Amino acid sequence: MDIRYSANQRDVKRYTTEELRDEFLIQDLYHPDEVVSVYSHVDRMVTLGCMPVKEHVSIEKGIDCWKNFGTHYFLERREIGIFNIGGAGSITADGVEYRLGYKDCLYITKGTKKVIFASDSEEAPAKFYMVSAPAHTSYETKLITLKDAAKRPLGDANTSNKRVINQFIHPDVLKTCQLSMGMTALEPGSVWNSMPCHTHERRMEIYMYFEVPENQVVMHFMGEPTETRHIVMKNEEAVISPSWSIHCGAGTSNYTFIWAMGGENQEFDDMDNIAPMDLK
Ligand SMILES: O=C[C@H](O)[C@@H](O)CC(=O)C(=O)O
Ligand SMILES: [Zn+2]
Repeated sequence: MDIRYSANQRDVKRYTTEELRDEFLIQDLYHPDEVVSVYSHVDRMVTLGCMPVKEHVSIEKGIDCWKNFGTHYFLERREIGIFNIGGAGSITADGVEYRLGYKDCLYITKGTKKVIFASDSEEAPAKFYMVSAPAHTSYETKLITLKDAAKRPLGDANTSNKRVINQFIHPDVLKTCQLSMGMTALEPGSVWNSMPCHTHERRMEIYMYFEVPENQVVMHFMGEPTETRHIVMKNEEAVISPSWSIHCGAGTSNYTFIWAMGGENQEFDDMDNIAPMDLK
């Protein structure tokens, strides 16, 4: 498992491009019939990708649970949110099958012993994008579709940030221990996400950009508000944002992204907003 030990804001000021990317950027999430996982010591969040093609793939494939988590199975002391960003597929959680189309989301509760991924067709495999957080109790495993998500339209075409925040794993939709997740879609012609930007000292966040058209990129911004840095990101790459860091981006086209948060609280609006003029 790729393990990232957390970096602090003082040292990050001196990071080269390569060091920034090694620390925060997550690439190559999808290999046929494999589970790719990155363990971050920032709030102990695990980011995973799985693209089942020919096989029914267990979430534990290639993961030594005892070595990495000191538990007997992946979700013994964890919860997980899973989005499908590929073709139609299924997730079987302790014998119950959930069917996930494009942009459907499944929350699986702590205590679920067996999680199996499968695609409906080899030609258009499902691509599961997942974030898992430590959990202390069990809630309900639940399938959430885009229409079930709480909608928050935001921004304006004049500031190139017209977008809809879809809150899937959110206290208004279902109960979880600490995980919140959602999907933000930029309108054509809008390129800026989370601008005006913010930090939230009480929570960390992970962004995964997708629907980035071919040959286009997203310039993702991070760092303390007065020490910003950027990471050039390609389609289906993720980035870890520690609590002290802003997280926003400007694409060379519009795009969609999935965000995941964990930490002290689940108050979505508990943000420290930063005016553009105060950034450096
Ligand atoms: O804390 C909240 C997260 O950063 C995202 O939900 C913000 C976002 O999707 C956006 O403004 O476009
Ligand atoms: Zn945020």
